[in-house]
This record gives sequence, C-alpha cells and structure tokens, in this order.
Amino acid sequence: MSILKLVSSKAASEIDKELMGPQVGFTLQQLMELAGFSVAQAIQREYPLNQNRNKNGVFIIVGPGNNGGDGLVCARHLKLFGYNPIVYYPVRSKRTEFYSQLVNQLEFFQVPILSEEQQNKWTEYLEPGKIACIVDAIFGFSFKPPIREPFGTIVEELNKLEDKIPVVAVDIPTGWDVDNGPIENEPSYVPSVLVSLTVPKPCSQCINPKRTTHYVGGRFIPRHFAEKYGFEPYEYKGTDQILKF
Ligand SMILES: NC(=O)C1=CN([C@@H]2O[C@H](COP(=O)(O)OP(=O)(O)OC[C@H]3O[C@@H](n4cnc5c(N)ncnc54)[C@H](OP(=O)(O)O)[C@@H]3O)[C@@H](O)[C@H]2O)[C@H](O)CC1
Ligand SMILES: [K+]
Repeated sequence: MSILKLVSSKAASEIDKELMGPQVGFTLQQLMELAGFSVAQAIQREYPLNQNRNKNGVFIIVGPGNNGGDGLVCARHLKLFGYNPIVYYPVRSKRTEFYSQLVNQLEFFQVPILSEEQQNKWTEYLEPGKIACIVDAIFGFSFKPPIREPFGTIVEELNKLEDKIPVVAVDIPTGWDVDNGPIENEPSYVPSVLVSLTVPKPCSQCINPKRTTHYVGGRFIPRHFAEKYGFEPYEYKGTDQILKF
C-alpha cells in the first residue's frame, strides 16, 4: 500500500504531451500498449481465469479516443492470457490510423468485435454466468460533459448492471468529471475496479474503497519526471505493471 497522489486532468494531458514530445520521444503506440497491458493485468489479478472455463468472458466497451485504444490493446492481451474477450466499438474515429491497426490485430487474434446488427442488442452478450467483468474503455481524461449518444445510454446500462457484473474502469469511470467525480443529472455508475493510468486523477478520490478496488498502472515514468510533476513514483513490485492501493 502506498500513499495516493493525484494530478489534475490538465497536468495529466501535459504529462502525456511531454512523454510523447520531441525530447522524450515515446510514441502513442508504446504508451497505449503498456496502458492496455496494465489493465489486462489488473483484470487477471481481480478475476483470475476460472478453472472450469465457463466464466472467462470479458466484455470491453471501446470509445472513440485513446481510452478506447487502451481497451483494444487490453482485449488482445486478455485473449493471450486465456480469456474470451468480446469488443463493443460503437463509434470508430479516424483520428489516427493506429486504431484500425489495433482492430486488425484483434481480428488476427480472433477476438469478436460486435457488428452493427449485434450492437443493437449488446446487452444480450452480458450473461452474468459467462462474463467475468465489463471493461469501460469509453472515455478517459479528455471527456467533457454533457455525454453524447450513444454513450449516455451505454453508461445508464452500466449503472443498471453494476451490481450484477463488475465493471472495470480504465483511468476514469465514464460519465465522471475528471476533477470532480460523478456529475449531478448526468449518467454515471460505480466501478468495481478502477485502473488509474500513470497517476490517479482527482476524481479517484470519490471512490468508496468498500465498493471499488483501486490500482495504478502504466509503468513508464522515471523518478525525476514524476517529481517534476509533483508526485512520487509508485513502488511497483518485480515485473508488475500494476500496483493496488
Ligand atoms: N499517459 C497515459 O496515462 C496514457 C493514457 N492514455 C489513455 O488516453 C486517455 C486520454 O485519451 P484522449 O484521446 O485524450 O481522450 P479520451 O479517450 O478520454 O476521449 C476523447 C474522445 O472522446 C470524445 N468525447 C469527449 N467528450 C465527449 C462527450 N461528452 N460525449 C461524447 N464524446 C465525447 C472526443 O470526441 P470530440 O469530438 O469531442 O473530440 C474524443 O473522440 C487516457 O485517459 C488514457 O486512458 C493513452 O493510452 C496514452 C498513455
Ligand atoms: K473509462
């Protein structure tokens, strides 16, 4: 257990920019690979593969931006870990060619992605006896309320489902304000697991530890860089990509 340290949404996007800027030179692909890998590791830790193999489904809801990209990467790693991921990707952005490459990789790994027709009945894929968890990779730190469709309806469904199937939030529970948490009169839900990436955002202070297990992941920051942004690097153990608070 280590002390929780936070950065604002503004600082989080500055950290991202600097990591991917000309001096540090990470590519988005590299960071996303590590981010998605961390989320898959947190899922494996919380919902280990079921020996009799009938509850190894993971339903991954993918948004149009980089949070969604983390979800696509996570799906591939879960498949390699032995789970049966299913991807629901309702709005595909053309912002970067990279997203379609991630989709090609999922096809190569034979991970099902719901077709348009299947998307109309996406909740039918959520059988509590078969699905270990749902992954919310809809929006991360660039979400600006109010939420637009189809995502408002999706979050309302997550709210109805949260007591039946655990939901794992990638970086931010979708619908929450990044700095202030759930927003009055806006759809929101309570995740069973939150995986904060790089460093927790302020909304993570709104989780109730009795209902939500909190991890940090995205292990790609050296000490001097963390200190520059005012937080201590986390003490990950061994080769772990995640640390539980
Ligand atoms: N360093 C790291 O920790 C890394 C984190 N990563 C992940 O990236 C996200 C942030 O990704 P970003 O692409 O900046 O943004 P989001 O995925 O959060 O969302 C952007 C898309 O969402 C749309 N949007 C925004 N608000 C709404 C809304 N109210 N309703 C509907 N749609 C919305 C937005 O559309 P626009 O038309 O408004 O542009 C975008 O399409 C971070 O949280 C991490 O998960 C990376 O993997 C890199 C490493
Ligand atoms: K999310």
